[in-house]
Amino acid sequence: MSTKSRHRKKNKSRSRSQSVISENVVDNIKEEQFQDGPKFEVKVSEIMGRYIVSKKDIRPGEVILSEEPLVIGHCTGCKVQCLGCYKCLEAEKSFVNLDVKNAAGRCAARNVPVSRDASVTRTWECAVLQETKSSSFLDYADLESVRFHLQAIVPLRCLLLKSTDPTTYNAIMDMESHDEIRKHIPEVWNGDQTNVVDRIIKDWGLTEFTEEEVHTICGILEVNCFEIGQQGVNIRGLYPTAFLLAHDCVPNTNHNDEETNYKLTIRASTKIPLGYPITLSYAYTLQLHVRCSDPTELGTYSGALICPKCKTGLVLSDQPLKPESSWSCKDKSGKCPGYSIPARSMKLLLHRITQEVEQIDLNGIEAMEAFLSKYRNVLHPTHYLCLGIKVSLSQLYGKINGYLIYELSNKILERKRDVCMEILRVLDVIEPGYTRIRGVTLYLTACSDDDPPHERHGIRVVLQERIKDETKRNNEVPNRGADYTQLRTPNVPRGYHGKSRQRGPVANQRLGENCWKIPITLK
Ligand SMILES: C[S@@+](CC[C@H](N)C(=O)[O-])C[C@H]1O[C@@H](n2cnc3c(N)ncnc32)[C@H](O)[C@@H]1O
Repeated sequence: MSTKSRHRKKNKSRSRSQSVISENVVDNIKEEQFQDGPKFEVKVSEIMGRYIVSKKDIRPGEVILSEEPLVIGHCTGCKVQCLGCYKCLEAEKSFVNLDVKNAAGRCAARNVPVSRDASVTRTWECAVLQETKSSSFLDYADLESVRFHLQAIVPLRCLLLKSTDPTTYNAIMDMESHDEIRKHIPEVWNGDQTNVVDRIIKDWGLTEFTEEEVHTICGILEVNCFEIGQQGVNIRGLYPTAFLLAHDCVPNTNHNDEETNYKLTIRASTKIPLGYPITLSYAYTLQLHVRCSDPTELGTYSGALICPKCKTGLVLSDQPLKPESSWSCKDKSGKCPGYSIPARSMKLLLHRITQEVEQIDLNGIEAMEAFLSKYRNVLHPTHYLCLGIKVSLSQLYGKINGYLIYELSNKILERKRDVCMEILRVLDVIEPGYTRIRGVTLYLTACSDDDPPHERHGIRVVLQERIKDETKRNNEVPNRGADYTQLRTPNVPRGYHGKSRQRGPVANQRLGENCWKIPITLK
C-alpha cells in the first residue's frame, strides 16, 4: 500500500485560521457508509469552499471514509502506460517495430498501449478509440508524443460518463475547476488546450463536447484528483467524497489506496475533536517547503540553508508567502556581516541541487552519504532535500546487500538510529500521529511510539545485545551469533519520501561546499 499525496493547488492557499465557517451543510454524504452514521459533515467557508468537519470525537487510526473512485487513469506527465493496468511499457521493443502484429506493448486492433497482463477491451473508452480511429495518431517511434496523447484519456473517460452515467458525470461537474484562475496561467491553459482539448475535439473528432466543457474537466482533475497506484504504477483518481478534505500543512489524516480496485481509505492520524476540520496535505509533507507564513517551517528548518558568510546563521525566506521574496541570514548573534540572495538565484541553486539528488541511484547508500557530506555546510541537516535522502538511508541500512542488518558495524547501526531519530523529530512536528512513515521509521529504530521522543533508541537495544553476544562469543565457542532477523525491515517502497529518482552517476561533484561561489546566471 502506498500513501500518496493529492495534487496541490498552486494558486490559492490560505491558512485555516483565515477561514470563515458558514453554517451551510451540504447533505451529500452517503449515510449508509457507517453503521453509526458518518463521522463528518460538510460545511462551507467563504475562503475554502466546501470542507468537512468531524461530527464526533475521532480517535487516531479510526477510518473516516473509504470509497472507490469515480474515474481513474493516466497522470499528466505519465509514461507510456497500459490503458488497462497502467504498467509502464516504455521498455517494450514492439513499439519501435510497427510491423509486429499483436505484439505485447501495442494492441494490434486499436494500436493503443496494452500490457501482456491486461486486455484493452476492458477499458471503457476502447470503442470510442476504435470508432474515432484516434489511436492512428499514435506514433510509437516517438514515445514522447504517445505520452502526450495519453494525458487526454482521463478527461475522455469523464466526458464519456455524460451519456453512460449522468449521475457520476454530474457529481464530477459539481467539483471545483478554478477555470477563472487557470485561464490566466498560460502554461496550464495552453498546455490543456493542446494536449487535451484539441486532441479530443479536433484530432479525435468528438465534436459533441465543447472546448469549455473539456477545459472544465481538466481543471476538475487538476484540483481534485488523488495520486494513486502502487509498485511504480502512477495514476490519478477522482473520489466522490474525499475531494472535500481541505489542505493543511500539518494534516490530521493519512490515506492509502488498494491495489486492485483503488479503493481509498482515509484514517485519522491524530485525535480529531468534534467540529474540527478534517484535513490532508495536498503535497508530500516531507517535500512541502515554506509552510504558510512561518519561515522556520514550524521550527523544522526544512527549507533553511546555512549562511555562506558567517557559516552558522540560517538563511530563511524574508516573506515566505511571496515566492518572489529574497532570502537572508537570520543570525542574531551579530557575527554575520549580512547575507541576502534573490528568490530567482535561490530557485536556481535548489534546482541544481535537486537535479543532483535525482541522479543518485535508488540503492546508492555511499552516494547518498556523499551528498549529505558535500552539502553539510550548505543545507540545514533537516532541509527537505537532506531529509528525503535520510528517509531513503533509514530504509536501506539493514535492507540491501552489503548492508544487511547483521552485517552492519556498530558505527553504521548508530548512524541508522540517528537518521531515524532525526526523521521522527521532524515528523513529530509536520506529520503528527499515526502515519505510515512514522510506523516504518519507528519499526526501523525498533522502538515504540509510547517511548518518549528522547528515549527512541531501539537500535541501542540491538547494540547492547551485540555487545553481550560478542562478550559471550569470546567466552563460549562456537556461537552462532545474535539473531537479528527480527529487525528485518518491512517491505517499503524504495525512496519512500515520494520522489521518483533516476538512475545514474552522481553528477556535478565539483559543486560541493563551494556551490555558493558558483556564479548563478539568470536569463
Ligand atoms: C479538492 S478541492 C476541496 C473541495 C472544495 N473546497 C470544494 O468546495 O469543492 C480543493 C480546493 O479547496 C480550497 N481549499 C482547500 N483547502 C484550503 C485551504 N487550506 N485554504 C484555502 N482554500 C482551500 C481551494 O480552493 C482548493 O483549490
